[in-house]
Amino acid sequence: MIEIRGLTKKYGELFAIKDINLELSQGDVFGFIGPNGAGKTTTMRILATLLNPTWGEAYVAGHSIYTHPKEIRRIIGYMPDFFGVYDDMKVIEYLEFFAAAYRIRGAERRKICEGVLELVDLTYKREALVTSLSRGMTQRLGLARVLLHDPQVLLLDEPASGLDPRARIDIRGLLKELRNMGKTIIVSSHILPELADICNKIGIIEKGELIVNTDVESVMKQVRQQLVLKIRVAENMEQALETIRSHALVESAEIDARDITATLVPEAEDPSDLAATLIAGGYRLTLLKEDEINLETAFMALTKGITS
Ligand SMILES: Nc1ncnc2c1ncn2[C@@H]1O[C@H](COP(=O)(O)OP(=O)(O)OP(=O)(O)O)[C@@H](O)[C@H]1O
Repeated sequence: MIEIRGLTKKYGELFAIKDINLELSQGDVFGFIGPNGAGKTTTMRILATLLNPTWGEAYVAGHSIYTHPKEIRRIIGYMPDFFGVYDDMKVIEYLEFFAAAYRIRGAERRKICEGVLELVDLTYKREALVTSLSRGMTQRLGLARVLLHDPQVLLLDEPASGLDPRARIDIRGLLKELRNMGKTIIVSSHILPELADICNKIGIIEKGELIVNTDVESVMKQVRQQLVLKIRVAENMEQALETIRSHALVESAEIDARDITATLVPEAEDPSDLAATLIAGGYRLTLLKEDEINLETAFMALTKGITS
């Protein structure tokens, strides 16, 4: 659905992006991660046919950005990181205005506008002025706007930036819904954890270069080669720690607040024998689970020595 080859954009001597290569299939959700100024917006604007590259190729659904920009615009929905809303316009009027720009007419226009409002959960704000919306609501309205013509490909530039945690979760939920609808999505962020659970592919861009471009599982594997467990017992924590440490499956263990964190030996895949040993030892085991991967650490590990 998206193919990028050797894409490069220079501003004078500065490489805004340099030799980017990327292939995405239909239904892929690509998390495009990088700090400010890394080149995310530049890449998206080129794909949206709003900016010409200095050299390189890019195709959306087989259409070249050079020769078929109109066809591309019909099948993409591009949500920039900042977009203006018109004063004195109600939410529904705003959507109808853009639907008209897409030449959607009459009863169909009304039906589509109501449909996207419903999808982004803003039906209750249909008569509100767009300027009265919170940032989170404005972002959802922006998403509604890019969905009006039912695009197959979505280019979303930092849709969750500047939002509070609640609103971020709302946006994530919405992205999951769009993913389930089979859309191909490129979504950028400067934070990896924000995207990891909605994307199947991850790209990390730094100073214009795509330094990591892989699927989410590989990201996780690269970061976590050993199983780490969180274990909690109702009493005798110190004693339990010793039992855990002496188990053949365990490489190291330590007390971490209320829990014991145990790193298993690299070949260990199944911790059930450790659980059985603890129970047989008379400990009341209240928790034993795989430790969640700290994605901030993942990001640092993946980009070690490359990012500044
Ligand atoms: N019109 C321009 N003229 C000169 N330099 C530019 C221009 N647009 C972007 N750049 C530079 O290109 C680089 C990449 O910018 P870009 O906006 O693509 O980054 P980004 O990853 O989207 O960052 P942000 O998260 O801040 O939006 C930056 O160094 C930026 O200063």
